[in-house]
Amino acid sequence: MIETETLFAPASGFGRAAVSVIRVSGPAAGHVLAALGGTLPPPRRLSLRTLRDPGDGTELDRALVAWFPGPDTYSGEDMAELHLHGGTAVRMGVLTALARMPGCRAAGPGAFTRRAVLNGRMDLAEAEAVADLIDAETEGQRRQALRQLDGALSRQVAAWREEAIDCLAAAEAALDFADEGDVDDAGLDAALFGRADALRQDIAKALQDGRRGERLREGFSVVLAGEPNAGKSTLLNALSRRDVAIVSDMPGTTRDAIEVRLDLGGLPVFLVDTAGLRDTAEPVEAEGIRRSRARIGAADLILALVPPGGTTPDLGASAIRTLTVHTKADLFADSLEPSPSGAIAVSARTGAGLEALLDAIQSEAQAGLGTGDALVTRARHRAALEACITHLDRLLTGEGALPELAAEDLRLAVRSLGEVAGHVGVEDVLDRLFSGFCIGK
Ligand SMILES: Nc1nc2c(c(=O)[nH]1)N(C=O)[C@@H](CNc1ccc(C(=O)N[C@@H](CCC(=O)O)C(=O)O)cc1)CN2
Ligand SMILES: Nc1nc2c(ncn2[C@@H]2O[C@H](COP(=O)(O)OP(=O)(O)OP(=O)(O)O)[C@@H](O)[C@H]2O)c(=O)[nH]1
Ligand SMILES: [Mg+2]
Repeated sequence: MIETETLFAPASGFGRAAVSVIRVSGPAAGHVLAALGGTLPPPRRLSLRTLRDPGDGTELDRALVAWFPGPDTYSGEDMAELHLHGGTAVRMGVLTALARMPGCRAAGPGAFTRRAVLNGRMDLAEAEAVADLIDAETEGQRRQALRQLDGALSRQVAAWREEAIDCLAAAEAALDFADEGDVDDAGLDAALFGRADALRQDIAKALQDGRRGERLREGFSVVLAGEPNAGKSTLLNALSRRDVAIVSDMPGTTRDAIEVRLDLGGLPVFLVDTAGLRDTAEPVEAEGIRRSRARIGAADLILALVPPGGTTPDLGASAIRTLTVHTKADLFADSLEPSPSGAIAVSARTGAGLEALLDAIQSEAQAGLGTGDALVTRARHRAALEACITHLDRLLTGEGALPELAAEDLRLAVRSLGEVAGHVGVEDVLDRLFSGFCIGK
């Protein structure tokens, strides 16, 4: 894959900072660096250069620059890095100079990683891991992304694909013998079906993971539900130690669902404050309550808040894990006593019970997200592996059917497995993946 355009982009964000990195990738990267810095520095060593606009010789910055000759680079192309002083004018001056250089173009989101994939430096699953690593907000998410970047998923799927290809080769060999008319392929069939069945079971086992890889990426959602004035917004603020939600003694204060993200022992948890549940004729509040019910229905855990003298919210018939939380415990001296129902009593005012509640949420998140390392981290991987199982199932239930059909089922199984690493359909997935990527990655 030889690209003619040279891409450049800020790699360290757009704000004010001590240092700001601009990356350049493509055939003109070396030329660009020499044109800005006077001479090309030795490969892969940060070197100090005065950068000048090649157009008019204006001094732009005194910067550290690095030269990475391809193909052993992140993108697989010639690359350069400019480590500038992190001000807006410096960055804009250099970006403007780059934009004027022949063959250079500003990179879109994920463009460097896209080239890395197209140049075979990493596969699609590893590129997804780069995106996940950048988005990782907790230790659990980081560990999972690093494992995938290291090829854990890619290697396992490659091994399955090898096995499927071997089975396919055996099926095709049987086909050739069948053409020659001297077949006794019953023995080969049994061996082939045995292998396909073992492969199917292996893949199915990896999929029986409670979706914990996907869930660790998405986060564990905890929805605060209760009647108006139950103390939901106050509790959200207290648990997150931030003043995010408006609190008032007027019932019906909260309308929009408000989310805060927490890191509980390395697990990503987001708390969602919702509008208090009641019958109302007020259309805006009614819309808020409709949204509350939608968030409650999609929750991993519901906190059912009950104020002193209040009632448990009507959550309908729900299979979602629910913890009952008695709020405003400071109003009743004895309400911090452990309640027989296992409910937790808290006071946002005094802070009593908050640690116990956070511990309870963390245990629920741990149970919900499961322990152990998941292989599958996206719905895309799951869909491809499930499709593979479907093709293997067709093969396995069609025992005794024509060898042509067996070979076709195996071909489709191989194809589905190839989707995970991007052997097939890579461009479509790249477009979707990189639309959510950072500029400069
Ligand atoms: N300044 C800077 N920091 C960075 C990056 C970068 O591109 N530039 N990275 C960008 O994401 C990450 C590091 N990842 C990288 C992965 C591979 C190569 C690379 O040049 N690989 C070559 C040579 C490997 C070697 O020196 O042993 C190769 O794989 O052939 C560079 C960075 C995070 N930090
Ligand atoms: N004494 C005491 N008052 C509290 C406590 N938590 C909340 N309140 C008060 O209860 C009232 C309602 O609190 P909010 O947090 O706005 O209640 P809400 O459940 O979000 O109400 P809606 O948004 O209307 O559904 C406010 O006046 C709070 O100050 C608490 O722990 N102790
Ligand atoms: Mg509220």
